[in-house]
Amino acid sequence: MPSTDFWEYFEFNHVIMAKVANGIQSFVNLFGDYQARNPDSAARATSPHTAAIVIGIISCLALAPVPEPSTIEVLFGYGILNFVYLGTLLMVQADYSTILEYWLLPNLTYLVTCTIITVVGRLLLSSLSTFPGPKRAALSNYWMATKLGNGTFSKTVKGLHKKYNAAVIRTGPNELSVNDAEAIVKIYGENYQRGPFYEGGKMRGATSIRETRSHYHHTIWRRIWDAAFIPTELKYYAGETDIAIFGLLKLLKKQNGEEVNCTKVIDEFALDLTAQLTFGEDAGIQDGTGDEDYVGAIKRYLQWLGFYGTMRNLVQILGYFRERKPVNDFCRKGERLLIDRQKRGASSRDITSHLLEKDEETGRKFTVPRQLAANTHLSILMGAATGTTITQTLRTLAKQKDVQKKLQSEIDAHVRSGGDLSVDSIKSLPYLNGVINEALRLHNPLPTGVHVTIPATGLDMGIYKLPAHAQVYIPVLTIMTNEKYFPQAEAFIPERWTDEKAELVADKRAFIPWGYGTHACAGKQLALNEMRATIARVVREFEIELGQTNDDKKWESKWKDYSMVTLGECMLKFKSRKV
Ligand code: HEM
Repeated sequence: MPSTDFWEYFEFNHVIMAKVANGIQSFVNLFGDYQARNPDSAARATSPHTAAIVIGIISCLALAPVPEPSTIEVLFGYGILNFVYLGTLLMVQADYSTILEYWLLPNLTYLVTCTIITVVGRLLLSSLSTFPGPKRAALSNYWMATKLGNGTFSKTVKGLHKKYNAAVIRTGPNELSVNDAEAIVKIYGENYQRGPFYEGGKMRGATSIRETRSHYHHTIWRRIWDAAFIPTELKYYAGETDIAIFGLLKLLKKQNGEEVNCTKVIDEFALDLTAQLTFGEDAGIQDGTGDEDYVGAIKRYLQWLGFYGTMRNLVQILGYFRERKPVNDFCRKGERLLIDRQKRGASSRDITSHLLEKDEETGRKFTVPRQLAANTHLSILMGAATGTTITQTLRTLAKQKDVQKKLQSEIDAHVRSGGDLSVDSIKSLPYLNGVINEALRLHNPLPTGVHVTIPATGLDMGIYKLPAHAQVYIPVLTIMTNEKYFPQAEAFIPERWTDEKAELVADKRAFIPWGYGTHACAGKQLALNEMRATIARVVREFEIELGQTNDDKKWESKWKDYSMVTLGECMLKFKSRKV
């Protein structure tokens, strides 16, 4: 049994502790006498379990109005109170049966009480319980984490909107998915705070511009990022992009019309190109001089992020331990490129040269190395997103020969009339843009949706009201395949974006491939340039066909949405065209 010296060692106030100890001792004695005199009913009424239940109810009521209770603070408070209580019991020389009776079992009662109140609160009393959705989702974020962890989230949400036939469904204890174009401007146009969903995206303790929940930081960082995409810089990147595309065409020609795994080829091409644009030097993936596991590390990181990133409480606790392997592996690879880049100093012209600059208005910059690194990692991830969109477009063209032919005709005619295939020259080709818009609509690389927090006043949408502090998002895949906004929504019809079938875009507000509002994609123009140039040049050079081992079922099952899409094998043939 610890003595009072034990407490002095921890610099506790001995006198106060002794008084608390006396108090508990009297309570124990009193309770003992009481039990002796009233062995039956009274003992139940004043048992430590009753106290635990009362404390459980009080603590749940006290926490209920707090919008985002910090896991660490809650656990810390609970731990400290328990520590003091147990210590005091030990000081009054309580024996083990008393400790069991007055500490361990009441603690269990307390936890069971809190669990019951939480379950009842989430299922029946929450302001979100009027919205339909799976009960398991309402109970815990674990449901959402498993769906994001196994890459089926956006498709599941789409299925649920259909199943419940509802614009708003509940996908978490405090999460709502809103399949309503009317809501886009209201939710994303008001600069509401980003949801806690983004806390999981921290990389080695640092956030990139996409994950920061601070308006202050975002405004400064966004100005720094935007400077990387001014027209002169985009023109420079276009030149670098052309060089990379020529490399890709050479590689595809070498295959001589044989089947290739397009996902691998384009993933590697996109990573090399993105590293070139981000760090001024490619990642050496295609020529085998770089880290051959980099593409794999990106996929493993995204899968990790899908599950753990969604469990905010777990992420907050994990933050106190060594960083997880998938995060470390991914970050280290980018950091190596960043260190090389910094050694080259001002001689390199790339996105990082802008990220190293000061914000002109405030004079602030990314001073913390990990903050700079987190932002360059974002650039790499977004480059990978562009790659998956290109792969999915090429696959669609292989499947829809009529679309491929029509696109080839447009590009051939453009070249015949003296046009070249540079980014500037092709940017207004209507059918090419139609193809890319359809790819972004049906095969968006970020299909989940951007989470924001509804303010304390709630948000009245007329037929429904979004409750205060709820985390809401527009489900990108669901809304962009909603028949109400895009008739024949599941079909890939580029003509809906041209004059030919303009009636197939019933409400353009629902087209949100780049997000909306202050956090909308900063690299949109760069991504569009990359996609247009790659698709146009590949289609001009090759007939694209499905490979003999193409397997649609396998493709579908390997399509994963870990909040960013990763793809399985895509077996295609690229046969040189005679033009
Ligand atoms: C097809 C390709 C791409 C698509 C569909 C896309 C889409 C998006 C979307 C939807 C967002 C908002 C995400 C959110 O709020 O959570 C976003 C943010 C962002 N994107 Fe892209 N993106 C693409 C490519 C790129 C590229 C190539 C870059 C260049 C580095 C880039 C840079 C960024 C940045 C910096 C942000 C954060 C903006 C902010 O938080 O203010 N993106 N992107």
